[in-house]
Amino acid sequence: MTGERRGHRHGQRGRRPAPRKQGPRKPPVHDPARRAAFDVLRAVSERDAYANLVLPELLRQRRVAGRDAALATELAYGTARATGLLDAVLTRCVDRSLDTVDSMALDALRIGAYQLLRTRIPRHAAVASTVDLVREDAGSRLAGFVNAVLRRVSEKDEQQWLEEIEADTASDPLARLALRTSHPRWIARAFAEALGDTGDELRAALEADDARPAVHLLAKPGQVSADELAAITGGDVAPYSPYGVHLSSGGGDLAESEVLAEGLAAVQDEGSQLVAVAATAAPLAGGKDERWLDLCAGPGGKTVVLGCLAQVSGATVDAVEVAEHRARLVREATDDLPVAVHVADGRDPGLEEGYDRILVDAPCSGLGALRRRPEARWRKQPGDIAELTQLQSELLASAYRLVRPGGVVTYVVCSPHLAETEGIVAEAARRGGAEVLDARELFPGVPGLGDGPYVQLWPHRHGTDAMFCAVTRKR
Ligand SMILES: C[S@@+](CC[C@H](N)C(=O)[O-])C[C@H]1O[C@@H](n2cnc3c(N)ncnc32)[C@H](O)[C@@H]1O
Repeated sequence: MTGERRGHRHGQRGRRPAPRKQGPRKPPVHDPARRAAFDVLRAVSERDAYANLVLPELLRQRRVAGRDAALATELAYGTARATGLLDAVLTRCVDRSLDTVDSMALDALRIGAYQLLRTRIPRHAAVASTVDLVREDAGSRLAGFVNAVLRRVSEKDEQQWLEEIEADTASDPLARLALRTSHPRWIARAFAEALGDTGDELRAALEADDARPAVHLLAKPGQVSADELAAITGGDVAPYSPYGVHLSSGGGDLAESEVLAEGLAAVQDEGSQLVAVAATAAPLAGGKDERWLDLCAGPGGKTVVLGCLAQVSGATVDAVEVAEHRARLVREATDDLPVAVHVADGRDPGLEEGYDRILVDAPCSGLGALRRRPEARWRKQPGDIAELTQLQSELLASAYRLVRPGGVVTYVVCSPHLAETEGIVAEAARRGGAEVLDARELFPGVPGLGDGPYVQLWPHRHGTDAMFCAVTRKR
């Protein structure tokens, strides 16, 4: 291709006056894939947007489909995930701190470097097409800078760069593994501590965490069976969740899927299904089983599972969510189910005590779902955890005030970080007058659950998000 032709076009563009810098930008038609990927990265940098929300919307609006959509996805998500490696390379190619580089130029350098190091796109095409993007948005001066830096990046391949960077971290195998699997070191360490392993299993966990996840569907209990849903969607019945279906080919255009539109199914990770089902199946000690509480409900994924199962068994669900807009999502997701939604702080929701079951799906770092948010790993900070653990403990304490003796409280976070998991539960249960049950018994047929009593799911073991689940019962 393309390398030659692009170079020619690029040369022509260079003689044009610099385009405007402000106002709504018309997407250029000559390279819709790279334009879309670059605009996604800009939205992430400028507006703290989520790449996985911005990209599909942008592809739809601009009618980018087929191979262009696939390339845009690869470049946007790949670049966002690999930011750590890309910045380590760029640091060696820019003669000043990356912090001082214009934010647009830095995004362009990243997407250019990604193409050079991680794709088979010819070197000239990778550089020229990136320079084109910068010229369109910011004119020739910045384009010249990006061109010069990318030429330096292109002098070595990924392996050679890795060896050079690793020479500086020779005595830190964890840093090297983190670099190769596109994780910040502190997150790799948190995984290692949760797994009790710094070798092959940690590598497998980090690699699985760096791969794009398959789409999982929930066949809403009582409305459609997993077998039926698999037949309708062409997917496979999930290995562990009785209500799960895995879509093989990335899910097709789910927005147009009739089963979703009709409300028979929802997109939901199999791990989320498993923990929600566990919350409804945990053994009570005596008494009725008819008042359930979902203390952190928004946007309502697990509330739907609770609501469907409550409908089947004759129970009702109170769903508490502190954020109004997220409470609205819960309402929309559960409007035909026996669910009452309350906008309130779960630490003191003002509801009558005596619940039989409570699910505390607490706000958390989300380290267990990094696969879904390509840029998230580079945004999170170790300091985020301490703030969250305080809130998690307070929400659990509230649940123990609201549950009846013999009732169960199931604590869930989408994170394997020990401070948010084991570090919370034992102490909160002791203070709340609850015993810790063996949660593994509520995950029948699921292998690799360790020694209990808690359950930690993992992408590399179970193909799910890294959900943590603890089941406790008030004495
Ligand atoms: C991990 S999410 C819950 C996910 C949800 N259970 C689902 O499956 O879709 C945690 C939720 O707790 C909410 N939250 C945060 N602080 C809260 C509080 N003090 N009381 C109640 N909800 C809170 C957040 O707004 C967020 O929607």
